[in-house]
Amino acid sequence: MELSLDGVTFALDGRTLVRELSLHVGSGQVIGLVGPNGSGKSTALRCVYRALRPTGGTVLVDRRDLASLTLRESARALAAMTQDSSVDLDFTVEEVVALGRAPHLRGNQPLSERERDLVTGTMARLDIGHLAHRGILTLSGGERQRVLVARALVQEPKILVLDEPTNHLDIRHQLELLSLLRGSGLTVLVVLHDLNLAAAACDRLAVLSQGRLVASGTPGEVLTAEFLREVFGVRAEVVRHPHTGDPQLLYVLPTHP
Ligand SMILES: Nc1ncnc2c1ncn2[C@@H]1O[C@H](COP(=O)(O)OP(=O)(O)OP(=O)(O)O)[C@@H](O)[C@H]1O
Repeated sequence: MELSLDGVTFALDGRTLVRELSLHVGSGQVIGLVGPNGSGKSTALRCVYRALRPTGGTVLVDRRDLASLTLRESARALAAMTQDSSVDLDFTVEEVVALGRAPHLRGNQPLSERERDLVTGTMARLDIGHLAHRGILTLSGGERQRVLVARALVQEPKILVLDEPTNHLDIRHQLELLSLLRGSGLTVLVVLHDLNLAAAACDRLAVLSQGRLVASGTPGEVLTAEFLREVFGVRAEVVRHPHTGDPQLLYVLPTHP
């Protein structure tokens, strides 16, 4: 399933937070949305998962306007793990993950055996099986983040949008999550801050700055020293990873001569 943003604009109180953003995520592709703080990444994602209604342009799922789908239809197509995803009630981890099935169930219909296996298997993939009966509110930030990803996967969407899904994870779980996304076959739009991980995990990067798309392309095309200086205001050398060939950035502290 393809995801397209066609001229998506979001303005609030006379300020345009996202301006005419067009990008296409092909079926099974992983696209990284990157950019400085406040550049509009989360706002753009909120327009995709319908937390915000764009003030201009459209979000298309397989060329159908997302806004024309019922919420249940769009939740079957698209799942989100976002900065807004929170669980305030003290459900167990297993209960929270099982909530991902809600768009597929009617009323209080219990989970089928296949769905229970899906919940158990997904918890194992996210390394949270041992936490199944713990209260969600007792978890660490990284554990909770993995629960929210599991809930999104249990939804069995075709498209996954994630806003900084790795920001609380230790390095092993960051790498495991990104490789899980790559191997999932899902159409993925993911906001990442770590450009080295983004280069390793994404087919293409889209770069936002001040609400506008300022570059898009393969990590090798986008991540150049000049571009990093212009958009992020940082000094970095770009080298190739000796095993994977991915561009990797070696940063230089601003105070370094
Ligand atoms: N509800 C709101 N009211 C007012 N301003 C907002 C609102 N939501 C976002 N903004 C502003 O819009 C701009 C873009 O915010 P957004 O959260 O989309 O950026 P971001 O690229 O995700 O940033 P970060 O990397 O810091 O998470 C910021 O200047 C932010 O302060």
